[in-house]
Amino acid sequence: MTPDLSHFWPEIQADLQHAVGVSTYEIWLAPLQPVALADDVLTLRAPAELCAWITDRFSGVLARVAADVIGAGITVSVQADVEPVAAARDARRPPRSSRGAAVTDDEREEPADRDVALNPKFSFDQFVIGDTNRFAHASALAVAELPGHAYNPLFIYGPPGVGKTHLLHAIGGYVQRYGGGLTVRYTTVERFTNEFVSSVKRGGRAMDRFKARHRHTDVLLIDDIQFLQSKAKTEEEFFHTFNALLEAGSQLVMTSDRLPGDLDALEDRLRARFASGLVADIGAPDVATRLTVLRKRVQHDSIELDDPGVLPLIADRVTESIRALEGALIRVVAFASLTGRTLDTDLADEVLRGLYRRGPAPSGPGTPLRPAPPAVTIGRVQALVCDAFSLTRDELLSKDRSARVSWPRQVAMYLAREHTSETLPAIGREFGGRNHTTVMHAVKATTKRIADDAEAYDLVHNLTAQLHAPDPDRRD
Ligand SMILES: Nc1ncnc2c1ncn2[C@@H]1O[C@H](COP(=O)(O)OP(=O)(O)OP(=O)(O)O)[C@@H](O)[C@H]1O
Repeated sequence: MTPDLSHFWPEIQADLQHAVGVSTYEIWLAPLQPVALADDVLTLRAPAELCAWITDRFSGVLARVAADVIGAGITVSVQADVEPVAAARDARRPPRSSRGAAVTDDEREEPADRDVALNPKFSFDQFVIGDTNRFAHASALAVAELPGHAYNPLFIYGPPGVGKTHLLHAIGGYVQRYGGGLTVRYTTVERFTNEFVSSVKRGGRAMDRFKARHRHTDVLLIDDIQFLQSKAKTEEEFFHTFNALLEAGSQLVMTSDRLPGDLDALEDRLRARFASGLVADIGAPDVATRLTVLRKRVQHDSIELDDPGVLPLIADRVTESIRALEGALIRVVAFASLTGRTLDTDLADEVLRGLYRRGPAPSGPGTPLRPAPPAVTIGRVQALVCDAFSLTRDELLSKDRSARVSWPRQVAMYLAREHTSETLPAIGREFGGRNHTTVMHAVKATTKRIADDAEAYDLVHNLTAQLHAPDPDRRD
């Protein structure tokens, strides 16, 4: 990445996320990788299967955000990731090293080898502290102030969307700024694995470079460690990297959706190593944190509310994560601006009704009793989908790949992902022991189909409404 591009990219990503909404961004735009910025063209690389869709649907917003961040006159070109970009470039131009010698295959840097930029918006300053994240925040700050000394390794765990990645970036940003030249690398386990596999394939010195890159780092930040499960060779390499770093006095920070002891597929020695430093948890945000996050976001984005009750209503409804909370606010604001309606509690109620589980029952005089919707569980999603498609549960969880069964299965995985707080691996397990990537694929496929096909949209919409329909027999 050119220095300019690495400077602009995090901002472009943040603006895109804001422009299209968090879930759309995560599904379609998060996989984009910046390749080059030259002659007023920003070149991005997208997974081959998403490229046409991204170009069709998101060219406008990509061009607008790029122009806002980099400057007027910038155009955006999205290329399919059919072959490694470095290899494609090098096929056109014979590679030379700086001394003029030909560069061999294993010396060439793959795009996957380059560092992931830290997001400057994920800073300690922007992190709202509450009862459920205070300990994790304090631990992260202590590590950032004294890397390699305070707590090593630091293992942060918690459910999706509660700020684990945010704290990881905050540590990285802090060390880059105040660490007196200490080196920081942020990566995800998925990326670590891809780099490892690609280095093994390239052979020669590529593997040495892979090792050096990870083992000669002062602070290594690794996201989503739960995905390290069941990848024996990568696990082995990770173990050695881990030991080498700790021996050299480097700091290691990891995040996971579960405790080290619950990473079932990992070898005992790795689980024990993960738990050997400090383990800090983050829980679902409490109501005070939720309200503060919303207030900060409204202030930051200069959003004008027509009714002071809107934020408490959103904070009351959306309880499970800050990501969902931010998504709900964006949805409400977008709805008001698209329809030209007043941004008040009636509108917020209408937009959020059926989409989110209700938070803790509001208290106080005059609060009307209303039937609470039953909790959305994977089991309920499966039962509902089986009912709607006249399938048995065994059929739904079977290996049958016919359209009669595979489409309902995708819908069920999509609903489970969108309406429960279960992780991808947990959902995969409940669907006949499938892999998390199968669930990810199902979510993407369903999202695409409901955008294209009105019948599919209506179906998913109706199922969603049924999932969140109040239970008339329950009062709490
Ligand atoms: N305490 C907080 N204060 C302000 N923003 C927060 C806080 N916690 C989370 N966020 C914001 O919520 C969003 C989701 O957070 P983040 O990506 O860190 O979650 P996560 O726990 O890593 O989720 P996942 O496990 O799905 O990766 C981000 O935009 C982040 O900035």
